[in-house]
Amino acid sequence: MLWTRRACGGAWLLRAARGPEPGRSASGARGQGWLQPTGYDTGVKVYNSLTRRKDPLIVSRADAASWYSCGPTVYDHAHLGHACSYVRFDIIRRILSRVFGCTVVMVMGITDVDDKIIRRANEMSVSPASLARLYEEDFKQDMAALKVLPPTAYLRVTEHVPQIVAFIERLIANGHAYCTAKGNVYFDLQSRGDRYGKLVGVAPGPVGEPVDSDKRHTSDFALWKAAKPQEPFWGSPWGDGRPGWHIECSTIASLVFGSQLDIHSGGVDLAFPHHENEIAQCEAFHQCPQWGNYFLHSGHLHVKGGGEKMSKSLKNYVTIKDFLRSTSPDVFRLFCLRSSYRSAIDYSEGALLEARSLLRATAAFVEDARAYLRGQLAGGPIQEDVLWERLGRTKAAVQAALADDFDTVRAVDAVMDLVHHGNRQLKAASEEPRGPRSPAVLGAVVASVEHFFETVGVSLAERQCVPGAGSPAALYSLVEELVRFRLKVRQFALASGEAPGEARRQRLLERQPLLEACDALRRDLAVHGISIKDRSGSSTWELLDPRTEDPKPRS
Ligand SMILES: Nc1ncnc2c1ncn2[C@@H]1O[C@H](COP(=O)(O)OP(=O)(O)OP(=O)(O)O)[C@@H](O)[C@H]1O
Ligand SMILES: [Zn+2]
Repeated sequence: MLWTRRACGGAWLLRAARGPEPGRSASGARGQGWLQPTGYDTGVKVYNSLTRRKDPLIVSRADAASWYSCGPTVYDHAHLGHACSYVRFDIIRRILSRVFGCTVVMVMGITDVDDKIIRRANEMSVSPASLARLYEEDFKQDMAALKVLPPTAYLRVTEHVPQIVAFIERLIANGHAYCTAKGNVYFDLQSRGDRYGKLVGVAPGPVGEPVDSDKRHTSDFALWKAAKPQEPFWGSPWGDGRPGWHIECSTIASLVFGSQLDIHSGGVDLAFPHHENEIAQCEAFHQCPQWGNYFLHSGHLHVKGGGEKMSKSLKNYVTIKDFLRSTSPDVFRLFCLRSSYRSAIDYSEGALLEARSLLRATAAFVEDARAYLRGQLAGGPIQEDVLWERLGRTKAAVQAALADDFDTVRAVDAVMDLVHHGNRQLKAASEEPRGPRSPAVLGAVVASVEHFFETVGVSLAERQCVPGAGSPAALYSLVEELVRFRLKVRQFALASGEAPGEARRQRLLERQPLLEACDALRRDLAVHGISIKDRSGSSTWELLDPRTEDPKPRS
């Protein structure tokens, strides 16, 4: 059953409603009557939490897909769990725009007033506003350090309280909310009937509600909380108070995008009740059958062994800052890429080391292939046809994987296969260093590998430290001179083998200390991130970010 109709000012295709999932209550509205949007078909099939299946991702416009991302509650340093969620969605955003030609307008709400903020501010004897500003800035710095693209706009809750009040007023006017004698306002869940529960499918029960609550029904949730002593508050038609959590995101998203939203994202813990309630609020406010079209949820970062979500309250977290002291953002990103954004992942040293060595292997291949192109790496013929064919197959496999719910695991595997194959060819060629060379195909492989990593935000080139403004270019020339001098010394020492008989042995003995000094210099410079590679007839060097390198020194 498919027919078109107008809703919320746009054209929709109404799909036949699906029955309840086995083991799920039929009381909720989960997945029922999802309306497939019309617009720009990105070519991606995305797992939509609203339908629990992969749906074609169709956004309103290719040049302005609307995406609302729940932002952080800013009361402490962000940890790797947060990093994991935002990096994974950053990867998806980059893929959407760079592979599937879809420009994203992303808005992120910053929760800068909340119980946790107030509690922490009281503990630290600072104002909630200044604490929130401090950690908001801190969060932004962490995201920048992780190379997460900033949203098109951040919107703070505290700067949109009048709009939140207006939103609540309309909900009351539409018969979906009520004010109590205590000055609280609640969303009236009963007013939604069986339309509540699109995401999770089960209406919330009375568990854990305080007996002295002034709600009509235990499942109703707060839109406006009456002011308590020592807490920040704003004036409203219902008295002084502050907004509830869910209403913030509904208001901010609606302010920017109106009654239709293409994509909504957050960690899986936000699906219920947060996103479920956002949907109820927005659809009641806009009086439309479907506000958000696609809900994307990222899996949690767990602490290995315990199976627990990394979280501040469980005190089992590693802050982003601490982590980045010893590991590069590229390694972390590759760690994220090697699992589906939807699945839970364990934070473990082993998995990070694997990501680190894959990155290192890729970079080493790119380096060697470049040296081959420059003629610094001896190499004979390459099986060009095989490599061209592999390259074409890899590109197609990457595209297909990314179109299948952003399957980065398959895409990375395909690229790594190409790297391994390219490496094997390079090695085989260097064992037989005569004959025609094949720089074009190896150049194409390098460009393609670099392009893939660049697309998903892993920059192989940034392993190389770019000199900062204060770092004199002369330092580079100096290292260049030093490496050239070392090469001369090394070649002089090695040339001793050409002398005849006893004289040769004598010379070798005499010059051995020179070779040792060259090796020692290579090791010593490695400590400073300067990596020298001795190749036949030449030496190359690069300045590496030590956080990407193996923790144990390479020989
Ligand atoms: N361990 C984790 N793994 C993946 N995502 C996480 C994890 N912890 C939080 N997130 C996600 O980070 C985003 C911001 O979360 P928020 O600021 O609400 O933190 P939080 O859930 O209160 O963190 P905590 O549980 O540590 O207090 C949300 O999308 C949330 O789902
Ligand atoms: Zn939210």
